Formats: sequence, structure tokens, C-alpha cells
Amino acid sequence: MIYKGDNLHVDFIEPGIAEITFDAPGSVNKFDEKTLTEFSEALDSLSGNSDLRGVLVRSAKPTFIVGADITEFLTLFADLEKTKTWVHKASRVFDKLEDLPVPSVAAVNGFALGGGCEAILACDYRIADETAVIGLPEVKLGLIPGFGGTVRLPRVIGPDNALEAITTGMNHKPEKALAVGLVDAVTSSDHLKEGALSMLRDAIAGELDWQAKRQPKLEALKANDTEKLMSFSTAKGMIWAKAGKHYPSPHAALEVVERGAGEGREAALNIENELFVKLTQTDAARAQVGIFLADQLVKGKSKKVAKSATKKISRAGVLGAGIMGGGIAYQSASRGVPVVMKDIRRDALDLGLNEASKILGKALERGKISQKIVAKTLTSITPTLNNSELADVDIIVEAVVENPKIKASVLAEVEKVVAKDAIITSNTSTISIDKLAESLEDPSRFCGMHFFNPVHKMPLVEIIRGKHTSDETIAAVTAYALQMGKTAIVVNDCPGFLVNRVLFPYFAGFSKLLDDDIDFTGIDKVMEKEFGWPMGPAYLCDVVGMDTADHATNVMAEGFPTRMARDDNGAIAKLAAAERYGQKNGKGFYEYSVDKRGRPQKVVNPDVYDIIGKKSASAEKDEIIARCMIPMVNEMIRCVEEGIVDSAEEADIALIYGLGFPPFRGGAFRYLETLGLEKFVELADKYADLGEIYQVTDGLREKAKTGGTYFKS
Ligand SMILES: NC(=O)c1ccc[n+]([C@@H]2O[C@H](COP(=O)([O-])OP(=O)(O)OC[C@H]3O[C@@H](n4cnc5c(N)ncnc54)[C@H](O)[C@@H]3O)[C@@H](O)[C@H]2O)c1
Repeated sequence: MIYKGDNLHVDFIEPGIAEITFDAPGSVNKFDEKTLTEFSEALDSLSGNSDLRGVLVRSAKPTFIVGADITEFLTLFADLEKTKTWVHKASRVFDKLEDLPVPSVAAVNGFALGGGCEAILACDYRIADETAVIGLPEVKLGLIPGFGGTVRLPRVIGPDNALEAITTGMNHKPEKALAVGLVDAVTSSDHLKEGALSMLRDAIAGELDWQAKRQPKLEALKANDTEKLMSFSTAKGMIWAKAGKHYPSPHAALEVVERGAGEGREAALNIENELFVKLTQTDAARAQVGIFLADQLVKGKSKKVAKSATKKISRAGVLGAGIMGGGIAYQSASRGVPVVMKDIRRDALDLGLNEASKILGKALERGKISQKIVAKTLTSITPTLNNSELADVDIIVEAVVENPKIKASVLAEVEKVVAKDAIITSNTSTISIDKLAESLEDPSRFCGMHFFNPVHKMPLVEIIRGKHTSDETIAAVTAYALQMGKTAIVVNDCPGFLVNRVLFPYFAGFSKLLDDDIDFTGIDKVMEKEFGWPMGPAYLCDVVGMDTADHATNVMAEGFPTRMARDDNGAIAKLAAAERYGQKNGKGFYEYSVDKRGRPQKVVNPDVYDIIGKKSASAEKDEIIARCMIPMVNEMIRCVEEGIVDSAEEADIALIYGLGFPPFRGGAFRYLETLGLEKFVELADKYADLGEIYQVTDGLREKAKTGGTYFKS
């Protein structure tokens, strides 16, 4: 034994060959502060050893090293000086590995991400097994690699491949890693250690020129000026097209690689350190790290709930083969839970199946699935017009039209058909779960299971607990949502639940801007380009459907009569009355068609102004943002204060996964904290006369005064 720490150890495994083994307690290895310290001490213990001829780096776990410990980030980044010292010191530990006077080989299994990837880049050779997943995903956290990744990767795989990898955060599976030169060989898991040792012995014997392999990593990037110019200008174009102006990290990644290209390792590392630290102080990094941590919290919580389920869902029944029913049936079948899909119309069943075929066809075309999977998924969906075929399902997901009376009778009917212990859920978007539960004899087995459109793409499922819903029902439905590959968030019942409850005040804020004669195209432009929503409120109304939005407005008005009263003269009501339903019938705020090449077109036809009135006023972008967003944030605060959702973290994830809230803003609560609670209250007070949706709660006022936060972690 040469070195023994809690998270890694170093041993001579044969004469002259030392093995650094990462083996932290727990399920994975990561570069937390302690591991970095031990790594540094382990390398120090090797550097003066005169018996040393070669070093093997590997993991004793099913996965190599998953990266830095992100749970340490937000506290660390709050202290600028500490962050500077940390990143400078940590990055130099990797130099110690690279500077060993003997050859080094990394044996890579499972994830080698972030710091894990940077550790293998500091070795002279890399060999991977077929489970390896290698990459530098830091941009997804609003950061760049901080342990030399931006310096070593371009020198190992060339600037084009490196820039693509670093600015997108993509993962490399073994074949891709081998093709770009990120690893030198790929082998089976059984032979990984032996393969790495054999490579190391060859290097020690001089059959592999490890010094020549190492040298380029210590010097300026080997590429002529024209090559560099081409690489950097292509990357610049791609970054602007993909990331735009709201995400600083891909731009910083390019800057680091470009500025460091003419430098040796030390100077290039200093540039990386400088930009890494700069990014740690951005709102985007705080938001994106916050999302990562909140996502972990949500996933951990739902896994725990799902584990407690005693009822296993092996077969499901979906009622309604429309947009949602068809999507839910596809998703369930594609994740291995066969489905009986029931409708009252044969043509609806055909449409539902067609939708599933289309999604599968696209995946087949892209080479993501085989013909066998296509056939298996389609045969797992049994269309039917008869309730009797639902007799042996474990769960029902009701997705018929959003009409409380129809839903009540459909639910009562199906309860008579299914087994006594079968679970019954509704995909209603707004109708109270407690109200629907009144139609059932056993409301304890009933809850909401709210999917988002399109089901196969949107990651969120809101699970709505009614006052009679049992814990077992929640556990089994959570397990089913996870089986379907979704992120599940459990909320308590109220009109609109969580996501739609906060969406409608946002639409109301938008309507009030229209009432003030502000043009909807200008509002959409600001909310998309400046705030960062994937679609502005007018466009979103068209996608949701004006009839659906109008109908939901009634439900919300009934639930919250003073705050969300219906406005019959509002643009949404007028467009719905004029049967301009949005994308579903080609006309809403905008008009929809396809161009000559079959690409979707969205245009403004001045006809719309005959219905909603000519809008000729304009407003500053800050005012548009404030008037749309304050009602959403205020409603979200009410949801947390009333216990509709357990935490601000879950609320933020629900908005990001359910509505596409801009990730660089991190969710409604992160946005509130970034603005500052005091500043938000001040801003909301300015608009308080516009109505209750602008008026802040006493809880927020108090927190703003005392410097409190809504986040628990
Ligand atoms: N469309 C969305 O974006 C969206 C998103 C989330 C939730 N939802 C909710 O999902 C539900 C369905 O919405 P949709 O958009 O899929 O509607 P849809 O109109 O596309 O489909 C409804 C289907 O239900 C069928 N149906 C009607 N009565 C039935 C009965 N008695 N038994 C079986 N089938 C019956 C209809 O024939 C139709 O095929 C609604 O509650 C809606 O609020 C919709």
C-alpha cells in the first residue's frame, strides 16, 4: 500500500506498476473537496517513488467518476475568493497526474463526466469498456470545465471535436470516443483492467512513445492559423444559433479555447480558471446548478415514494384516444406497460394508433429503435370500443373531453368494470380531483395524473392528491409515472393544480396588457427573445387551444373568484367565441399553414384585429415582462404557502419540465431570488392597482423584510 485515503487508494499491483483506485463509500466516485485532497496526496506519494515505472488509474465501482460534487457548488460560489483559490488549486492536482515521470493509463468504465473526463485526459492513454460514457457536461450547469478540460481536450481530439463536445456538453459512447480519439482503445468489461495493464507495459517497455503522446498537451494547440480561424468561426455561428444570448457558458467555452490556443498549458489553464470563476458569479450558473440540485431532490423523493408501492402496474387502460389519450397509450406501451385504449369512436381509435405509429416511425427513421421495437410497441396497444376489455387492468388513465359531467359518468362506469384494487386516475387539466372523486364509490384509489402535451416529449407528470386519495394510490401512480420515464411531482388538489393554476394568472397579465392596447406580437417578441420562453403568451394560447383556455378560465374563475374572475371582453374569450381556436383549426391570434416545402408557417392576418380590436400602443420590455411574470410568481408563492406543492425546488422543476420555463432563469422561485425579494415586492406594489394577481402575500412581504428565502436547501 502506497497511499490509503477514504475515497481512493494506491497500491503496487506488480513490480513498478502502481494502481490508483477510486473507491469512495456510497454508489459513485465524485471529485468532492475530500477526494481532490486525497487525489493530490496520492499523486505526491507517487512522485518521489524510485520504484515507479507506470501508473494505472481506475475505479472499483460500476462507474468511473461522475464529476465534481455539485452539491458543494452554490455555497462555494457565494464566496468569490474561495472559488478562485479552489479552482486554481484543484486544476493543478490534475497537472500532477500529467507530470508523473512515468506513463499513465486510465481504464474507463461507466460515467467519466466532468472531472472524471478531465482526470482521464491528464493520463497518457485511455482505454474504455463498452459501458463508458465520457463527456464534459459543465455548460449544462452554466459553467465550463474547471480542471483543465478546455485545455487538454482540444489538444487530444482537435479543436473542432473539442468545441462541439464542450459547448454542447454532449456525451461520448465508446465508439464515438474511439472515433474522435478521446480514447485509444475499447474493450469488453472483463478485459478492461488487463487491456489497460497491457498498454501500460508496452509504454514502459518503450513500445508506445508515451512522452510524444503527452507533449502536445503541454504546448500551444497544434493547428495553423487558417484551421483555427475556421474552427472558431464555425463554433461561434453554432453557439449563437443554439444557445443565443441568454446562456453565457458556451460563449465562454469558445473564448477559453480560442484565447488558450496559442499558449502553453500553464497560461491556458490560467485563462480557464479566470473564465470559470467569472461564470460561477452569473445568474445563469446559479439557476442551472439550482435546477440540477432540484431535479436530484425531485427524483430522489419520487423514487422513495415509488419504492413504497405494493401494487405493481403491469397493464394499463386509457379512456379517450385523443391527443392526450393516444400520447399516454404510446408512452406506456413504449416503456413496457401494455395498454387497452378505449374510445367511443372508431375513427378516434384509428387516430390514436396513427399518432403512435408516427412517433415510432420517426424514431425508426433516425435509427433510434428497431423494427422489432416498433412492432412490439404497436401490438402492446389494444384499441377497443368496449369497457369490458378493461376488466383486468391495474390502472385507468381517464383522458376524455374536459367536461366535468362526462368525466364523472365515465369514471363511475369504469369503476364498475375494473378490479376492486385497480387504481383510477384522471388526466384532467383543471377540474378539481375532489369533485371528480364524488362520482366514485372508493375515492381512496383515485387521483389526478396530469400529463403535458406532447406526452412523449414533455417530461413532467403532476400527480394530484385528493383529500381521500390513499398513500398507496400515490405510491403506485408515482411508480407508474417513473416506469413511463417521466418526472413525477405530487401536488395537492386545487383548481388548475400547480402548473395550470400559475399559468392562468400569467395569461390574465397578458390580457391586461392587451386591454391597454399593447399589440400581442410585441408581447410575444419580448417574452420569447428577452425573457426566454419558448413561446410568448399569444402563441402559447394558440397551442393550448383558445376553447380549452377559455374553458379553463371558467374553472379558475369558479375556484378563485376574486383573483381570477372571467373577462368576457378579453381577447381569449372573443377569439374563442369567433371559433379561432388556435393551431387546432389553423387560426387563433396567429394563422397557421405550411409553406411550399411543407414547413409550418405562423403569420399575422390583420383580420384578427377586427375581433380583438386594433392594438397600437407599445410598452417597454421591462414593463411587459413585469406585468406578465408578477402574477405567475405571486400565484406560485401562494401555492407553496398553501401547501399545494411541498417546496420551491419542486415548483421550479414543475415549471421547467411542464411549461418550458427558461432554464437559464431556473424557475419562478429562482427568478424571484435573482431579482431579489425586496425588489420584487417593490415592483409588484407598483402594479398592485391592476388587481389581486399583482398583490403580494404577507408571507412574501415578511420574507423580503427579513432577508428570507423560499428554498429549503
Ligand atoms: N390537449 C392538451 O394539451 C391537454 C394537456 C393536458 C391535459 N389535457 C386533458 O386531457 C383530456 C383529453 O384532452 P384531449 O386534448 O386529448 O382531448 P381530445 O378531444 O383530443 O380527445 C378526447 C377523446 O375522448 C373521447 N371520448 C369522449 N367521450 C368518451 C367516453 N365516454 N369514453 C371514451 N372516450 C371518450 C373522444 O372521442 C376523443 O377521442 C382533457 O381532460 C384535457 O383537459 C389536455
